[in-house]
Order: sequence, then structure tokens, then C-alpha cells
Amino acid sequence: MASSSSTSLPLHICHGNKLTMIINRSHAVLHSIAISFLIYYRTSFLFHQPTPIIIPWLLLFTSELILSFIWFLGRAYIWRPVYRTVFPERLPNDDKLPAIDVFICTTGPDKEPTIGVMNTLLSAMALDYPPDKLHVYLSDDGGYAITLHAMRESWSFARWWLPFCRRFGIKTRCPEAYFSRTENRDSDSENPHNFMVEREKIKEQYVLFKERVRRAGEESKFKDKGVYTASDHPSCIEKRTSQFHHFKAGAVNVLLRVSAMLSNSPYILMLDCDMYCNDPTSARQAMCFHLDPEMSPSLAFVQFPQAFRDIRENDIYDSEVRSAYTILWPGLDGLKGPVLSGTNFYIKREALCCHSIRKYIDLRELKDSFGPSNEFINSLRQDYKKPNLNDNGEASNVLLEEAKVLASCSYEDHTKWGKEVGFLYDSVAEDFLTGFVMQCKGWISAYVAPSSSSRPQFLGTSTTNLNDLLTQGIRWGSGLVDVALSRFSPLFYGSSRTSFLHSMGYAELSLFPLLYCLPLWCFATIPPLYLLNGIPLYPEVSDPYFSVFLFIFLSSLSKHLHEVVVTGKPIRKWINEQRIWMIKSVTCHLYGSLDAILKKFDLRKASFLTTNKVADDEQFKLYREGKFDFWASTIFVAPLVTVMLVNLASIVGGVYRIMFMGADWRKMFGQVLLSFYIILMNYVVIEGMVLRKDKGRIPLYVNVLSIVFSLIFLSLGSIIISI
Ligand SMILES: O=c1ccn([C@@H]2O[C@H](COP(=O)(O)OP(=O)(O)O[C@H]3O[C@H](CO)[C@@H](O)[C@H](O)[C@H]3O)[C@@H](O)[C@H]2O)c(=O)[nH]1
Ligand SMILES: [Mn+2]
Repeated sequence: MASSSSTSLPLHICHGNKLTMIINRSHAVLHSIAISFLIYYRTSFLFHQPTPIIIPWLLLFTSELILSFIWFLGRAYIWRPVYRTVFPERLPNDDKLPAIDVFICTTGPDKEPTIGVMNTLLSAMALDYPPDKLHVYLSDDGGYAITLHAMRESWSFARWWLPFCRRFGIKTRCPEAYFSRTENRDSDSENPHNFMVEREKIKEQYVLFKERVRRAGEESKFKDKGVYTASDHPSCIEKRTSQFHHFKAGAVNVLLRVSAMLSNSPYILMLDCDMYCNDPTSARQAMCFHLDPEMSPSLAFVQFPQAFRDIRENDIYDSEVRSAYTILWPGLDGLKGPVLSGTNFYIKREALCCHSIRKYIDLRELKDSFGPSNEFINSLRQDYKKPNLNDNGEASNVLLEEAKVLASCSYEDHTKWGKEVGFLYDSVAEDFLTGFVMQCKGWISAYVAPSSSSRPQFLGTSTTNLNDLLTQGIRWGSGLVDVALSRFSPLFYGSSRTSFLHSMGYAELSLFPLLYCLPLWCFATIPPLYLLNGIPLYPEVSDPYFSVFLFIFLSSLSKHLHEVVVTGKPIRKWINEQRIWMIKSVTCHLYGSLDAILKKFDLRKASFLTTNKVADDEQFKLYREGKFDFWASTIFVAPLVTVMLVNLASIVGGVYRIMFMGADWRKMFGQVLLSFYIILMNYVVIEGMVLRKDKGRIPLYVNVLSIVFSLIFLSLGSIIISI
């Protein structure tokens, strides 16, 4: 292995893609020209319209402006995307590598099965990194005894598992994932017989381990019940467990303080409880940046993508969030770095615990920020403190007492935790807000996606049913709009602190839920209502301005298609993404934005509904077969059905007018096309309404409710139009 001092070879390189950049920028120019024509058309003809048409015209024009604005913000991503390659083999010897604390958060076994959490824990302990430089912490927000118990069991099983992985060079170091594979035993062993014997032995141990955890879970179900709630319980630190609230941000801040007492590593890896380490080399990959002398001083974190093990070829819900991890993050990486994405990143402790700590001398001021613990403040001053553990690997009582104080929920009172220090509390998208403020302070970040030949560094579970997807969508929407409405609103707060392009990207992310739901609701209801009444809202086909509208429509669709194809996905992916974009816009983006607005006016309290990680076989079967699961909350399904009914009725009514009542088709063509596109793309909703018989179909009462809604809308609308 080469040591860095003896070589000047770079630890990582970064490259762009010229051709894609040229295509992207030329498209942006063409599209902007078309948008200017549209704006010219709408403004110059607005007041030539008869008075009753002015209102729908204004609504459509506003929607068109909003979509153009968000499109403009999104150009930040395509400006200069970069891709990175790392050379971990060029890192210095193991004794020169810095220590890493791993943080894993869970909320308890109901939605997050303990055995899954333990698998994440084991995969982190088995990272390919010097064992004495790796410390794994687990936070359980629910304070469940079973979690603590299972950790002890994991600790015993690790004594089998870790040596096995190292000895045979196992790549899949999450035991559950490893033992569930049948072919390809994933070992580089030269003695296959020996290996197979060992493997069987470890497998037996794993089965026993699982059984013990399962049994303990059953016993504690009874004991735990009703004693504690996630937001009210004593903080208990036993070796390496703690808990708190303010949702995940609160939990992570507790871990930040407690770990400072025990290991105080300069780098931290954050993991969601279902995100296991799938490539044991990720720590070394991250160190290729953190140990690069040029980049390191300003580098806050190295982000890896979120990849999911349950994604199917026909990903109907876009559960893999393709555009974020293949287009947006590389795009931001070319500016000043990607968004902090909640999990799968290696962050510098200093970036979270205030950057200028060493410059401070005034103890009072430090205590105002970090709280009263002298021990904690001391820990901040040192680069790295060896864990104060006794020979049995246990922490001293004094240390544990201090850790308990640091973990208690009153410790943060009258301090800057959550406001300036640690993860910030002002948004339920704590990751997005914390990362953004960090970048405004001058920190940069880097993004490393796996190359096509290497394995994803981390793998988790995604939301693979409509209800979970949209529930999670509400939380994300609400969290992002929280930021947009706060004093940290990217466009205003960011442009002077980070680059203008970079803050455009952040602004797009913080605003898209709000800025998509308004125009999409408008396009889904206003043009069809006027189509039904035979009133045109777009230029007629022979008018040159019609081609402006058509061009913008086709240009957006083909740009999206281009992005899908460039990332190596089939056309079906494009259809799925178009559809889910419309579905999310009229449901979770709307509810999320409303939630944020109500919170802004103190009419609602912040909430964090944890995503369900317990697989439901029936639901997963539907996803696997590519069938929508409409067995979801009525607040999600009724708007979809209503919009479909409104468009169906209008197209039937509109075509009837053209064929039998002499309406001019050339004038109505734009509206017919729009409704037709909506219906075509969302044909699955019609299937769910009338054709399907399985459990995932749309329930009868939702159909009836939606018929009532659409009748009210169309008849009231038509009455208002006619007066
Ligand atoms: O009160 C809470 C709520 C959640 N969590 C943990 O936070 C993690 C993420 O929660 P999950 O329900 O899986 O949310 P997702 O929507 O899947 O998570 C994404 O979005 C979150 C922000 O909304 C980020 O925190 C996550 O890192 C990111 O992966 C899990 O390990 C939870 O156990 C807590 O510790 N305390
Ligand atoms: Mn999750």
C-alpha cells in the first residue's frame, strides 16, 4: 500500500460531461426564448379578453409564471454537474487514519423492527476500517429495553461475525443480507471447503442470535407497554445508548454530546436505522476527501447516495428518487456541494459543533452556546480524546454520570443547541436546513455515487406503497417549505453567503412542493372546466402562438426524457416519473405546504411520522407487479379520482360540443390536448376505479365521494361562468 507522503498521486478526481453540459445549456436557452414569447403573448392579450375570461387567464398565466420560475431555479443543477472517482488504495497507513463515530437513530420496534436495526449496527461495526478507530452509537427515541438488550446480543454475535468477514473478505457485511443470498457466496477465500464449514457455523450463530432477539422482543412487548412514551421517559445511558426528542435532530444532538464524552472522534457517519453499510470501503472512500490537504480545511461532509434494496425494475412510485441522486446532487456538487441528505454521510464534527470554537476564550460565552458542562466544552477543545474506558471496555461512573446530564432533555435549555449548534430544529427536514446553513458559513461538501461497476455504499428500505410514499412526501414537503418560509429562505439568505447558482438550487428544493401544487391544481381543473363550457383559454391551432405553447410542453417533456435516458433508464421510467409528479403535486405537496404554512402561524405543531419499515407482503406484491395500491388514505385518493372525473367529463362534454353543437375544434384543441394528457398518464387511476377487483382497487365510497366532489365543482363552476 502506498503511503501518501511518498506519492503525489491524488486521492480523488472529479470530471464533468462536456456533451451533456452543451445539450443542457442549449436547451435552457431555447426554452427561455419560448417562455419569453409566452409571457409576451399573455401580457399583451390579457386585456383584449372579454371580462369573464380575464380571471381564468390570470390563473393560468400565474401558473405558467410559477412553473417557469421553478424551471429557472432548477437550471442550477444542469449548469456544471460533476462526477467523482476515489482511490482509497492511496490513503496513508491505517495508523494515520482519523477515528470515526457512527450514529444510528431509531424510534422503537413498532415501525422499525429491532433485528433490522441490529443488522445496520453490525454492518457499521464491520466497516473496513481500523477497529480501534470505529465507535458505533445507537439512539432509541422510544427508550425501549428491547433495543438495549438486542445491542448486547449484537455485541456477542459481532465476536463471530467480524472476524469471519475480515478473514474471508466478505463484501456483504450486513448478516441478514449476506445469509439471504443463495448463489455467489461473496468470498475471496482460497480454501472453499474451509470457508463453507466456517460459513455454516456463523449462520447457525446468526439464527440463534435472531431467535434470542425475537424472544426478548416478545417478552418486552408486555413489559414496555404504557411505561414510557417517545417524548417522555428518563434518559438512560448504558455504555452507548441514549435518547431524546425534537425528533431525529434532537436524538443526533444528544449523540453528539454523549459521544464527545466517550470517543470524540473527529468524523461522524450518520445512518438511518434501516440503512446498512453495503460496501465496507465507504469510510475509506470518504477519507479520500477528508484527508486531501487542499480540500479538507473547508470540507464539511462527504455524501453518498441513498440506494434501496427493494426497488423493482418497474418502479411505479419512483421510490428510488432517481432525479435527486443522479441529476440534482451531481449538479450541486459542481457548485459548492450536495445537500446533506439525512443519512449516508461522513461529516466533520467541527462543522456541527461550531466552526470557530478554538478562537473563543470566554468560557461564559461558550456555556451560553454549548450548555453548562465543563467536560463537554473541554472535549471540544481537543482534536481527539481516546475513550476513557476501563480494561473491560466500560466507561467509568463519573463519565456515565456526565453523559446522563448531557443527554437529559433540560440540558439544551437556554443554549444554542438546535439554533446554531448541532442539527437545527427549525424544520422537520433537519438535514436540509442544517446542511444549507453550514454551506452558508463557507463549508463545502462532496458527493460520491458508486461507479457502474461498484456496489452502492449503503442500502436501505424505501416506501413502496402509495400511502407511505405520500405520508413521507407530506413530511418532506412540510420540512422543505418550513425552510423556504424561515429566515433561512435560500434565495434571500443564501445568495450573499454561498454562490448565486448554489442558492438557486437550494431555493428550488425548498420551494418545489409549494410551487408545484398551485399550478398543477390549476391546470387540472381550470382548462377542463372551460372546455366543458366551450370557452377557449389557449390560442387556436392556426395561431403562431399556439406553437409556442406546444413547444414549451414538448420541450419540457423531452428534456425530462433526455435526463431519464442519460441516467440509463428505460422510457417506462419517464412515464412513471411524470405520473408520480402529478400525483404528488395534487396531494402531498399541497398538504405538506399547508402544514408548513399553518405551523408558521402557530396553528399546528411540528410532527415526524416515522416511515414504516415493516414489510407488508400484500402491499409489496402489488408494487412488485407494478400495480398501484389505492388502499390508501382517502385524503390521497379522493383528489386523484376527482381530478380524473373532472377531466373525463370535460373531454366528453367538449368533444360533444365540437361534434354536435358546432364548436370550433381549433379553438378548443389546447384544452382537449391537456385533459387528454392528464387522463392518458393517469390511466391507472381509471383502472383502479372501475376495472380492478383486487385489494388495491379504489374503494367504492371513495369513488362516490369523488363523484360528488366533481359534480359540485363542475356545476358550481359552470354557474359562475355563465353569470
Ligand atoms: O422522532 C424521530 C423520528 C425519526 N427518527 C429516525 O430518523 C431516521 C429517519 O426516519 P424515517 O422515518 O426513515 O424517515 P425517511 O423519510 O425515510 O428519512 C429521510 O428524511 C428524514 C427527514 O425528513 C431524514 O432525517 C432521513 O435521514 C432521510 O433518510 C430513522 O432512523 C428514525 O428512526 C428518530 O430518531 N426520531
Ligand atoms: Mn427511511
